[in-house]
Amino acid sequence: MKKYFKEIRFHIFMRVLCYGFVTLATAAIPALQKQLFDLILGEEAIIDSFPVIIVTYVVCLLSASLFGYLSMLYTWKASLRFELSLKRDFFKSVFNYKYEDFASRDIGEYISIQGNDITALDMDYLTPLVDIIQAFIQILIFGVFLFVNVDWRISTVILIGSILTIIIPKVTSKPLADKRNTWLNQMGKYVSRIKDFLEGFKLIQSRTRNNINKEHEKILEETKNMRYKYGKFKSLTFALENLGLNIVSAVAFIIAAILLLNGDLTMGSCVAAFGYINSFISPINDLMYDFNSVSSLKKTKEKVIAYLEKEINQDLKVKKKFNQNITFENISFRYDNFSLDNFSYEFVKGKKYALIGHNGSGKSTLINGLMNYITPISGRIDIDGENIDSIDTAHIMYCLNQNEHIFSDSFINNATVFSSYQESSLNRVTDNLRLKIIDNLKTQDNSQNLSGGEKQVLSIIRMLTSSTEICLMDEPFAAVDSKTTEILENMLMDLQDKTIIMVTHDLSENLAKFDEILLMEKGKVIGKGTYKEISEKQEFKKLIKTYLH
Ligand SMILES: Nc1ncnc2c1ncn2[C@@H]1O[C@H](COP(=O)(O)OP(=O)(O)OP(=O)(O)O)[C@@H](O)[C@H]1O
Repeated sequence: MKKYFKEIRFHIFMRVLCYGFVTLATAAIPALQKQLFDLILGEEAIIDSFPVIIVTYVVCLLSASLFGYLSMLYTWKASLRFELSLKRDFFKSVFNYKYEDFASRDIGEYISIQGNDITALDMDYLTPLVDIIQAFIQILIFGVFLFVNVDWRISTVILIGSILTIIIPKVTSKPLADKRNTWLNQMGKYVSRIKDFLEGFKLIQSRTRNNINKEHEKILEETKNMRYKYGKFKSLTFALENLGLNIVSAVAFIIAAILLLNGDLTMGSCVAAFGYINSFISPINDLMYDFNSVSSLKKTKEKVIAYLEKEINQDLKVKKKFNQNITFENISFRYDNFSLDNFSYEFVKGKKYALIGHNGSGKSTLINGLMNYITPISGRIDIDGENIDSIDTAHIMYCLNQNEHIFSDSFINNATVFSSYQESSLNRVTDNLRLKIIDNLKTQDNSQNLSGGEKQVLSIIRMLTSSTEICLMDEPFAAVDSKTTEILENMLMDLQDKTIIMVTHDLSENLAKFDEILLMEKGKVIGKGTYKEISEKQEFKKLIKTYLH
């Protein structure tokens, strides 16, 4: 967090400095009132001093307004910069996560941190933290003015009473922090749920609307309750702090009244005393609120820092050329209800591989393992003899997923991933393909509006534009019509330099285009070979049968 404070230290300094001037100007006002009253009620009214008092009074008020404005301006500048830096770094950091770490949390949580937690850190951590410095300066300035201008007995009561009330936030800060944290975590869950419902918008219709609404209301109510619990406790701490200070204020008021009655206090000192009681107590009130706010945000701060400082393996060697082979050596993956054990295989450069088998047999698991999206419990995967954990494969390997994401943007930004891949490469791909469908892809302003099949064609174009030598594809043609599939598949098979590993449910003679086919069942390879070899196996015949039924 230090880094973020460093970035805004000038703004914080200016803010505190300006506020110091505001405090000086405000602190001078009761002193001027005292002088005015004492002059009027004194034995010899010195008329010449009146204009000086009045001009100084007006100057003080104007200065307070001007520096108040400047202080606020710097508050905004500091806040915006702080929030911007945090949000920028948060995204940068998350974008560097390993997929497995990223996927361990719901997307709603990331959105909630960006939208709620970081904003809360700005409003309820940074601002109160600076307010604490400001309040100390105020207390110091008002304290000096109090002791100089007001009777020492009143000043002492105010000082001791105020110090005693500072104990209150010490007692309340921990439960307040817990309640706040529970509410912010619940907010993360709420955002995740909302995102889930909105993504499933097509499922919301007359028969389902009521029940989905009920589900929404359930979590909305839970979120409200947690926020209310936090708000209720916050109100209580606020009231307690206020009560403490009001008691101090009342005691000081009573002493001032007694001293005035006994003639131990001038009218001017009495007026100044009332002015300073409020001015001195107000920053103490702020101080208590700020202490509570800062400590209630401690856990949020730690949470955001944990996201920002997550260790990322940046020292991966960038591999730019694929030379020989991909080897799986006794690889095992395990989920709760699935395991893939001791898989060993060599995928050779330039060859085309098909992975076939029933749903849930482990085909995608193999691809995900090769992409390092999941970590095996044992074994190793190497590319050209280099372990995939130690290399950055983005230049040599691309994975086209089952539900490839299409950005809500143009064809060109989707195909080049915002100019990450060269436009010349895209042009080469589209020129070679000569598919009519491409004209339609190009005309859509928002590629998310494309049909399912069109999106898949766009995904294949994106993969080819990335120009990687290894192409992993998980059912790339599931929604593409047979004619377009044939054209694309033939084109892919003709790319001599590309190594292709494709998950497919197409068990037709199209499989003959592949050099090798791996037939999987329940996490095991139960057959492998050319189409000719595999089509004679009983297991393959059985698979075809089940597909036909
Ligand atoms: N993240 C996960 N957590 C728990 N189980 C998982 C996870 N990912 C996959 N599985 C399970 O592992 C098994 C293999 O899944 P995998 O996606 O590899 O199958 P597949 O052969 O590609 O299936 P399909 O043809 O339906 O795409 C499935 O039973 C699946 O439910």
